[in-house]
Amino acid sequence: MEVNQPVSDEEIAELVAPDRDIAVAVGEPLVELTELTVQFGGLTALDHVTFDIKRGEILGLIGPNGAGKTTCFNAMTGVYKPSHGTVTMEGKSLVGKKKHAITRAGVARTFQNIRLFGEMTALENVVVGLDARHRTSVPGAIFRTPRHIREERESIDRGMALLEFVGIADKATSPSRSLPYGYQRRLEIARALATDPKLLCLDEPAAGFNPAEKEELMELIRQIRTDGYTVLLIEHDMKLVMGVTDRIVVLEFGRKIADDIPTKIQQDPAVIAAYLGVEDDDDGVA
Ligand SMILES: Nc1ncnc2c1ncn2[C@@H]1O[C@H](COP(=O)(O)OP(=O)(O)OP(=O)(O)O)[C@@H](O)[C@H]1O
Repeated sequence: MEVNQPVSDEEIAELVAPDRDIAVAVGEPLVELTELTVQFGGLTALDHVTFDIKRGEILGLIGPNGAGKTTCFNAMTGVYKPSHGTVTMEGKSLVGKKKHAITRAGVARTFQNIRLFGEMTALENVVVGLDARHRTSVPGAIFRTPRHIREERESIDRGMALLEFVGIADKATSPSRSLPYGYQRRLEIARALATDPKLLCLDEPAAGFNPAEKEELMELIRQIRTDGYTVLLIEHDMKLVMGVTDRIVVLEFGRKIADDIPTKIQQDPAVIAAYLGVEDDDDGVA
């Protein structure tokens, strides 16, 4: 793959977030979950959970282990079908849609366990995400029509801009499995952004990070929001969650127990009680 480095910050911003209102103010609800319920046999993993995600905000989704956070992501992204309730994006239902239709509707996610194509280079991993948006037919690709060549060029330019944006452009041509762990996490974010989502869901993106890497990640998440994306963040590290989110929804045993700004969440008796007895420092609310 021939690689062109974007030249300026403005060029990178335009390639990363085309046709996007940069720095949108927190606004009307983008995604609404109403009475969302997911059951596994006799276990109710998510129990009539209702909250919204507002356009332009960074919303934290927290709770002790097993509270239902990942189940909530999975129900939103088409992995699980809820047994009750609705999920809408800009008023349209996401329930029952296939995963690729949900991606097209504008929801992208990363996973707790990194899922990259290990043999592919970092750039190729991102270009795979970009290709989902292209319109070239198979004959177009085989005969290398002008449209195919143009789209391929655009993919590489935008892929490089995304790698630049997450800070790993220097590793564009390295196989993803050879990248340091922190780079792989950033690459996952770049690949999710490649689908041009309205909502980016990050599932424990700081897992395994040292304090310096966590600081850098906070900066990246803020930058992602500044570029006009809405972010839903599951994260156990309370310093990170409190430092980067606008609002936090707290789950316990599948139920929503709080929904407020970070400073209020820290003092909420129900939230403090939910975390009492949790030994891992990272899980403490304070
Ligand atoms: N596929 C599944 N089949 C059966 N039970 C499941 C499944 N996925 C999750 N659960 C159960 O649902 C509950 C909620 O799990 P979930 O993974 O959503 O919690 P979580 O808040 O993301 O936890 P953690 O912080 O540990 O990742 C748990 O009791 C879990 O064991």
